[in-house]
Amino acid sequence: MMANEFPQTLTIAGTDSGGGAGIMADLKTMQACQVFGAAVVVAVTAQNTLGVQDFMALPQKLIDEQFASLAADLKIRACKTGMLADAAHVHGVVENLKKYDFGLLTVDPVMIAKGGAALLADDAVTTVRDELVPLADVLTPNLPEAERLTGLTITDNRGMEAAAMALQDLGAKNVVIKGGHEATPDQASDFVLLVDGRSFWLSAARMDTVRTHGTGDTLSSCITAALAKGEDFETAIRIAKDFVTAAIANPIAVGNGHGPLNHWAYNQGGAE
Ligand SMILES: Nc1ncnc2c1ncn2[C@@H]1O[C@H](COP(=O)(O)OP(=O)(O)OP(=O)(O)O)[C@@H](O)[C@H]1O
Ligand SMILES: Cc1ncc(CO)c(N)n1
Repeated sequence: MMANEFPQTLTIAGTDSGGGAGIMADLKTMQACQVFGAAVVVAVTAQNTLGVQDFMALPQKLIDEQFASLAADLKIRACKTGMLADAAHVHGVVENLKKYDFGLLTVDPVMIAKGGAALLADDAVTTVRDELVPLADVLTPNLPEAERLTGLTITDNRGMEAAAMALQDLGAKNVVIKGGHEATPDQASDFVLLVDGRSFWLSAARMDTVRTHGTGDTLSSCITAALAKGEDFETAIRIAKDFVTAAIANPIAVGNGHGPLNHWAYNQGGAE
């Protein structure tokens, strides 16, 4: 029998019927990064580039069974979480992550979709902070998520650095604060604080585009894929920034709203 050694990754998140975010963006990214992608569906959304029309979280028993199926067969080297819907589902996912070994964990603490729809119940933020964040090998909040998790108000670069330190104090090992929502006109700058205390900024030219649906999902999935291939944390995060920058810079014409990214661009040499 062939060894079960091909790099395998897992996304634990919600689906996006529109194909641009959530599990769909995760699997497309993993495919492009040449790792095998598996998925535990926590919630199903009715969604397109215009917004989220509806969603429903699956019964916990069915989620538990998906985890058990994977644990019984696949050899997952790295996994990520995305949309987890509410406190009970966050808790259920945490229980499964403690029960099984799915390798290095990247937590994308998804709260609100680009169009404004809540993908995580308000009262679940404390469950994410207290139960999930301490398990994170890499935590990738955007600015509003970092503010909600820390209680800090972030108005400048110093604020992002302080939030990253506060998130490490909550138990996350490596922290990437995404500056996509920052009101700087020319740069999209993310702050990275590594587990060994080193830190650096990752900057790319800010592109004037509405085609940014699924940027966060793509970044965290690319980190997950690189970790599964054995890259160290710093390298994985740097690759992911380049991947997402290329994916934004080479748009594809899909939908009429916040369009999806181009998950082929990085491999086609499309830097900027
Ligand atoms: N207009 C842009 N031009 C260049 N880079 C961008 C742009 N918008 C976001 N980014 C980059 O994309 C990555 C994701 O950041 P962002 O803050 O948009 O995540 P997010 O809010 O979690 O995304 P989403 O909720 O759509 O998945 C970061 O590296 C960020 O700097
Ligand atoms: C299912 C899902 N997960 C995450 C996001 C955030 O990009 C979204 N819009 N939809």
